[in-house]
Amino acid sequence: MTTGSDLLDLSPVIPVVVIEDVADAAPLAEALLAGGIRVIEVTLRTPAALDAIAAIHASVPDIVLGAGTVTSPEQAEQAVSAGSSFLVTPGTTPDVLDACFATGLPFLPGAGTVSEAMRLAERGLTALKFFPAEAAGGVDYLKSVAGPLPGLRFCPTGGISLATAPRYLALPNVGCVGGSWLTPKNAVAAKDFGRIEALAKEASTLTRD
Ligand SMILES: O=C(O)C(=O)C[C@H](O)[C@H](O)COP(=O)(O)O
Repeated sequence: MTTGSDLLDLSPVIPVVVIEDVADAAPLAEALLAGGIRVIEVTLRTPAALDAIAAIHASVPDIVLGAGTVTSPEQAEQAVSAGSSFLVTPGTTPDVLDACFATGLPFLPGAGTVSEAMRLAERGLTALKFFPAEAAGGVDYLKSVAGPLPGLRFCPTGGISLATAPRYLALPNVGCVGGSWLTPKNAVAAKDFGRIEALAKEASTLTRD
């Protein structure tokens, strides 16, 4: 896996995960893998996130491990040091973009408008996170941009569920979707990894057109 475009082809869904307790990190990643999802995006939203990435890196080597919610150059560097093999940003600033390029890792930069997507395409980036997908226009928006931006593919994220994912995955300019529905907050808090495995199993049966 060397490019952002490769990231879009790993799985129909990239699970977006919030980890509060580092002890949950490895079992959660194992549950996703057992359910057939071989990628995980750990959001850098909690104090435990970097340790969680390090724990998954150390004990679940078969999952493709990334960091999400990268909003500063420092976070990009820290995520790489912790063991991430890809990065995802919710939106893109010039400094964050430079830092992501400097890591040498594949990344999905966030874009929510046509102008943002065009600026990223100018930098040679053709695989983008579309965030916040539902709030920013959803399936209709992505259909509309396919004409003027034919070279771009997206990972829409934000407000997507098992029920709505197929409508996104049917679009030719969508490679995969992102979502937190595979790892609900209450299931993680209850350490209900069986439920997470079951949700991953359902998600892994989604197909791309
Ligand atoms: O943290 C980030 O970097 C984000 O961009 C936000 C996440 O992608 C969404 O919170 C996931 O969306 P939900 O599936 O609606 O929960």
